[in-house]
Amino acid sequence: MRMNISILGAGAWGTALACHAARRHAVQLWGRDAAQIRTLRTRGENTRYLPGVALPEALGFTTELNAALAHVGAGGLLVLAVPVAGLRPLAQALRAQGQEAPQDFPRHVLVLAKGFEQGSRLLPHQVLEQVFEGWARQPALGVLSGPSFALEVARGLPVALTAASADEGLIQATVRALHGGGMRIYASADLLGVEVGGAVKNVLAIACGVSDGLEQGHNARAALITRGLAEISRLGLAMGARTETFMGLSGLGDLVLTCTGELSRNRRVGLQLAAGKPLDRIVAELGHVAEGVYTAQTVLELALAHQVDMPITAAVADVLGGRRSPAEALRNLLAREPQPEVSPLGEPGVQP
Ligand SMILES: NC(=O)C1=CN([C@@H]2O[C@H](COP(=O)(O)OP(=O)(O)OC[C@H]3O[C@@H](n4cnc5c(N)ncnc54)[C@H](O)[C@@H]3O)[C@@H](O)[C@H]2O)C=CC1
Ligand SMILES: O=C(CO)COP(=O)(O)O
Repeated sequence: MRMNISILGAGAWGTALACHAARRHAVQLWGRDAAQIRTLRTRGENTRYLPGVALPEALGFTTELNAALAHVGAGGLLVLAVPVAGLRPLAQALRAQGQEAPQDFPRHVLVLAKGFEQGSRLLPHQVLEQVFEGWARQPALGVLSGPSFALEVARGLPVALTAASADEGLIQATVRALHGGGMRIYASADLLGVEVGGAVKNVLAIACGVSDGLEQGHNARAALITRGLAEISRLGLAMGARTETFMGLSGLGDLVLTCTGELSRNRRVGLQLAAGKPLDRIVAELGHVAEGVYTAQTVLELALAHQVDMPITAAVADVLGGRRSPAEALRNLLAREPQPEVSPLGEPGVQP
């Protein structure tokens, strides 16, 4: 059944998902930059964020939030595709717009951002809960996460994702909107676990980039991925997530993709740090958000607050904060005391 969908955020991921959804639904892509949206409309291509991909002719564009909201109405799907840092201001603007006709505000809001908000240390859905708290028309919230490079999705290549929400109606709306045409949507009720996996894997992808940039070999990369998964799981468990979530698409799946895939922006940051480039130059030249850069320190703070050991995350935070060189951080990791291979997922070789 055809749906009305608005995607807010015309970066790589918002544009890619809009390309996918517009093959079957009426989709509006909203961006805050009028000049950029004009280019999308006239050139039929997102030259800044997703070059080389022809946008579907049926895709609509707007810079007006109220138009994007009106397109969705109460019964469609509203998708937030801005980075974590942009979520709070966007949600506040949505709430302000929604005051005018609360009964028409979208019932289902799906978030795509992966990271923790700096300062508040909140996950994306928690930021939204805070903004919409006390409002008569609180929407049901969900997240979409998993291994998904925007460029591959835009080209229609196969992809499997996890939609997580406590609201069954939201999951059904997401499946209806996105499942099919090469995209598989798996449902999960563990919103927190799905978001923790998506946030922390970006930090670990920076670690893998550093290791590969320093030519430490495939063994080192596999070790970082495996011990990284243990770090994600330990933190998630301490925060109230379910351990099995981390073995799924939004945990192991996205971790492997981002730590090994050449398209990863976070991994690219690590490679360039290893080459000795200063972080501010890397970020300026990247042209896209690399959420791990902004989330690493917050993950470390959460690890301390929950008393969980996250040595790889600490090493990445040290390098990003300029406290250690990449080579020194790696030496420190290797020099740690020997320990049993304990993970919250169970000890290898030991019956749980
Ligand atoms: N690119 C990818 O393959 C995937 C990205 N993600 C996540 O999706 C989120 C967005 O990523 P991308 O689209 O790739 O980033 P991007 O860097 O390609 O584009 C970011 C977009 O957000 C806009 N933006 C930034 N701050 C904003 C604000 N305050 N208000 C409104 N718009 C704002 C920018 O103008 C730009 O259009 C990130 O959290 C990322 O981790 C998730 C899955 C896949
Ligand atoms: O989240 C992603 C793939 O699932 C994108 O990763 P990067 O932000 O590192 O490119």
